[in-house]
Amino acid sequence: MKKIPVYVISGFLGSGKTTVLVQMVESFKNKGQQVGIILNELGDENVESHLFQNQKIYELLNGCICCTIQEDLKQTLHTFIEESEKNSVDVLLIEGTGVANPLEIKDSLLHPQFIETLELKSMIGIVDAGHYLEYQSVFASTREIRELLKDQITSADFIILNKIDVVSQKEVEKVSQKLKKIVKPTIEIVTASYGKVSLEKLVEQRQFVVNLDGKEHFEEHDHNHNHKHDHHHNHHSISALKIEDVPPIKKDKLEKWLKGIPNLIRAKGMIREGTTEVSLEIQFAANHLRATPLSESQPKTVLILIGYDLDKLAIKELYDRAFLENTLS
Ligand SMILES: Nc1nc2c(ncn2[C@@H]2O[C@H](COP(=O)(O)OP(=O)(O)OP(=O)(O)O)[C@@H](O)[C@H]2O)c(=O)[nH]1
Repeated sequence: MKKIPVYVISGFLGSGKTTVLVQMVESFKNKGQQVGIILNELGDENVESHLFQNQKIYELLNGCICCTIQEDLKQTLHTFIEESEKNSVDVLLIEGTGVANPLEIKDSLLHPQFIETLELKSMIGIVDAGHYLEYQSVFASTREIRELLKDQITSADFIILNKIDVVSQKEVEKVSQKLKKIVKPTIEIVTASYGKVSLEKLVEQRQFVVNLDGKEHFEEHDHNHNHKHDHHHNHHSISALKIEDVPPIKKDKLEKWLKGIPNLIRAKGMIREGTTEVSLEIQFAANHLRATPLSESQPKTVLILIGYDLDKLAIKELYDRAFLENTLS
């Protein structure tokens, strides 16, 4: 039986994983290939599913594939495999949460129960060029975040240094040099804006199985056979908070509110700016808010906030002040 090729997309919160995923899906579709997608979200709701209309999506919500729902991932892979026979899926794309340790995803994929059906081709790691240095700084981030970033980078077979449009060439160079110091010399690093990388590069096979002594071994890129034992659960203080029924609010005011939340790294959701029926998709990453009108009005409004040591009470107080008093003024 022909194995289904699998690509894993990893990277820190807001680095551009979904942006790359959407492009990969489009490219495969243009080649007439059927794509299966597994999405993992930290909150209990995926606010980006409208990006993948007409695609078969399997969602793993409320966690991080990495630890709490690794069993769910295996379950999802089973369901995917069962259904793929009738859906004739050609390729599977998996996007982890921004705080997932991709080695845990790899671990599930390489489990004997899937090895005959799925073929892990490449672990694609995405790095935010605009924020890498800040996340590495002992002053501006936490040890957990630095360790997580390192795990994400060192487990990638191919690295996209994304968001180069927001930094100088000099900074891109600096980040590149830093990355080269922690990855193997064979790992290719490409720079990109909005994840624009050719499909050829993205789909290149970078994981290899060779048959030695009748057993399967992973060569070259499986540089951490013991990762199960030294995996630190190093993202415990990163959590997601969901707010539903968000009253209409102006974009500027929302941005100001988000910027004022201590330790917030990422936010996304759907809101209404005014009393119109137009829904806006909200993306807050790198301290910058983007609001995109959606073609179809969504019945609900929701905000997902992701950060470390988020103080619910303080956020509630700020929320009440920003949203409930003079909301549209
Ligand atoms: N300026 C700039 N913005 C980008 C680039 N790539 C992505 N973005 C924007 O950054 C925000 C986050 O991008 P996503 O692709 O959703 O990031 P992600 O890694 O999937 O985010 P999480 O899943 O929440 O961790 C969105 O508003 C994107 O449009 C880029 O190269 N340059």
